[in-house]
Amino acid sequence: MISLNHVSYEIDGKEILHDVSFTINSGEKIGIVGPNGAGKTTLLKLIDGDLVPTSGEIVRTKEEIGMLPQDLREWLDHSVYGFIEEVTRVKGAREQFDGQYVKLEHDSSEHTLLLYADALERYDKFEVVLFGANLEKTLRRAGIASIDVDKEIGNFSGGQRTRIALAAVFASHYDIVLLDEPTNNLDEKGVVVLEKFIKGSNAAFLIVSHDRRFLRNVTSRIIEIMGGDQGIRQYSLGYDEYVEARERARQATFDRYEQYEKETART
Ligand SMILES: Nc1ncnc2c1ncn2[C@@H]1O[C@H](COP(=O)(O)OP(=O)(O)OP(=O)(O)O)[C@@H](O)[C@H]1O
Repeated sequence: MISLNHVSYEIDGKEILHDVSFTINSGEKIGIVGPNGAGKTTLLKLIDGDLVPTSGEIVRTKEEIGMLPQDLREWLDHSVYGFIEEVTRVKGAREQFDGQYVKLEHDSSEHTLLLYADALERYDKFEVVLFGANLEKTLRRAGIASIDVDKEIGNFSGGQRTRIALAAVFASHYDIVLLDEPTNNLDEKGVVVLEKFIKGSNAAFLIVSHDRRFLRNVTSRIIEIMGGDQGIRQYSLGYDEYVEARERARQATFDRYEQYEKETART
């Protein structure tokens, strides 16, 4: 579980997110919607810990939270293996474990033992030992079984890169997965495989997307970021019900405005 309590975020004195509060429960599939520039990506970065709220707090328990990139432009000089190993934090977990293991040889204090136990727990959780073997299955699932994982990402076509990004989603062991427009550039078959994966996963997913059909198929709850100082609206509803509820709310606002106009015209 992770809770955002009255989180606001400013850049250069401009409020990007205002007083955002909600909780992500385990296994929930949540869609994040809102106009362009409303702050959806900023919200994911705050939850990921990449950005720090200007005010308010984000309370995390022990869950592993991870954002998996869809745009691989920053990763062109990494091998496919290296990229997936890094963004799924398998590499970090392996290095942490190796470091603590070596330390334990010289220092068996309680503190070092606890750090070792912690590293071992992450090592198991991320299935570090099985990474290589699992990767084969993961690539097959993403439809790129035969690619050379030692080759740098820059050598692959746009379509293949989209599928490499998809493979990273399939390879992750996070408790809460953050995705920003995961269906961009993904073909129909890829979307279907991704939908099936998300629906069958025990992890919680927080997904920013403009893809209505995708949101309709995978999410059970929608959070609408209104932008600027307007905060958010939450709908414990699937996408279709969210659209209907939003329309009803808009109509009610319009009706109230019309009523106000009529009344002021009479006076
Ligand atoms: N580093 C930055 N410096 C200045 N302004 C920024 C920075 N990052 C984001 N912004 C601004 O913050 C606002 C929110 O950006 P964000 O990318 O979170 O929106 P978004 O809802 O994800 O948009 P889109 O749907 O277009 O991807 C935008 O107005 C953007 O221009």
